[in-house]
Amino acid sequence: MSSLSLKPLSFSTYTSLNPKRNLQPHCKSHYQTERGHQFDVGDTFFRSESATARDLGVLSAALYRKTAGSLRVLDAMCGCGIRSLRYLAEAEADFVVANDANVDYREVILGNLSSVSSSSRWEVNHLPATRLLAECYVRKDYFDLIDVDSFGSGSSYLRVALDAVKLGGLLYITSTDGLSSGGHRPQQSLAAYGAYVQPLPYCNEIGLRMLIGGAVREASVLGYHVVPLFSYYSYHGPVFRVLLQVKRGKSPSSRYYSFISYCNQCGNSQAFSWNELGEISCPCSTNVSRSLMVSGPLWTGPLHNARHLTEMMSLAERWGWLGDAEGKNLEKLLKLMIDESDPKLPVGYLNADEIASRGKLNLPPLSAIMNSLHEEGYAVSRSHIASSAIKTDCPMVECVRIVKQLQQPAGMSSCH
Ligand SMILES: C[S@@+](CC[C@H](N)C(=O)[O-])C[C@H]1O[C@@H](n2cnc3c(N)ncnc32)[C@H](O)[C@@H]1O
Repeated sequence: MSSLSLKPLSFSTYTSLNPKRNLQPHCKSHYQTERGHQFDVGDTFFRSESATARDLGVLSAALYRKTAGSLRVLDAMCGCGIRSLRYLAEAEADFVVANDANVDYREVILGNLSSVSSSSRWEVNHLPATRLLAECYVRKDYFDLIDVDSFGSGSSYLRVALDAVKLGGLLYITSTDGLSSGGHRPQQSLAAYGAYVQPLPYCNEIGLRMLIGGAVREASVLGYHVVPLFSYYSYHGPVFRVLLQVKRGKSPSSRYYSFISYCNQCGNSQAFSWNELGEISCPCSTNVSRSLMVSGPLWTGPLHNARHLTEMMSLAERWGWLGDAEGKNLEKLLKLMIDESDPKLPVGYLNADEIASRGKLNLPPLSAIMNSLHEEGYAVSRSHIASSAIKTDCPMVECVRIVKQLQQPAGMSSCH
């Protein structure tokens, strides 16, 4: 691999420059531990709340390496280098480029990476991510996994990252742009992701779908298509993250890059293809000019690949990650994501509050509602995004009817 503008220091040069410091070459050291690795965060930007997102990335990277036989990673916004460290130590990456625009982070990153691996397996750079990715593309220096853990919208990195990732490779992209995903800034979401998004009760799922949709659009320009292996929303931030696999050729269908309508009148949501745009209406007879809100285009396909998530779960178990309290949370998250992958489940979720207020009801436990929906033949799961919501193909009106029935004493039929 040809080197970038800033040459990495070898470990011997590094330790000779800092003879007494070993892992603490800069003035302020703040040690953290994650998955058994002790590392220094110094004065870099670091959030321990993002550990789960790092777990998910590392599991996917390790699975990729097992299948592909090798793994080259570009950690485009590495902060203290914790992801690079974990890709090296846990996913057994063959080579990692750790990059952060902030050159003041250099010593912290060097110290952390030196603690887990010989410097022949990594290098550290301090370029703006877009420039680094563009340089990699120009040199035809492609990566198996590109991780872009950005602040704000991740959309400006999509094109260059897609250019620099290998076909079949992975792109792990982040957005912390909660306001435009929430539908409160439709012009901003249009500019960033090409999606006009209006406020919806399941706005955080929309944030993920908008990010995937943006990648679908950019990949299509380059003649590729992308599919999400998992999509992860975390309320710490909030942060939207998706791990995409980049595939050869344009997508054979635009079925999953389409529109969503939400009816304020009855609470029903529907996905519409491009061909159906002229006929958008709601089963409650509301037409588009009144209270039907249309958003898109965005990703309306599955948020995750169930097989990939199941393999991630097995690997986490083999690595002994699922035993402790932290592990229980990861296990719960992966299980929820697997349930959400049911292809029968549509876009969005029904919030418990909305069911209660539309039906003027005190809600029974969600588990009881889910059982009833299941008995009536509907697909149903919890959502990893909202703890008091259910994902189901049951329309809101029907769900309210089922919950009302559930509340009636046995033997009484509903009176309309
Ligand atoms: C969210 S933090 C990364 C945290 C890190 N990935 C982790 O898991 O702890 C974003 C990092 O990107 C760096 N950064 C901001 N803009 C950048 C740019 N245009 N190019 C490269 N790095 C950038 C910041 O210095 C910051 O360390």
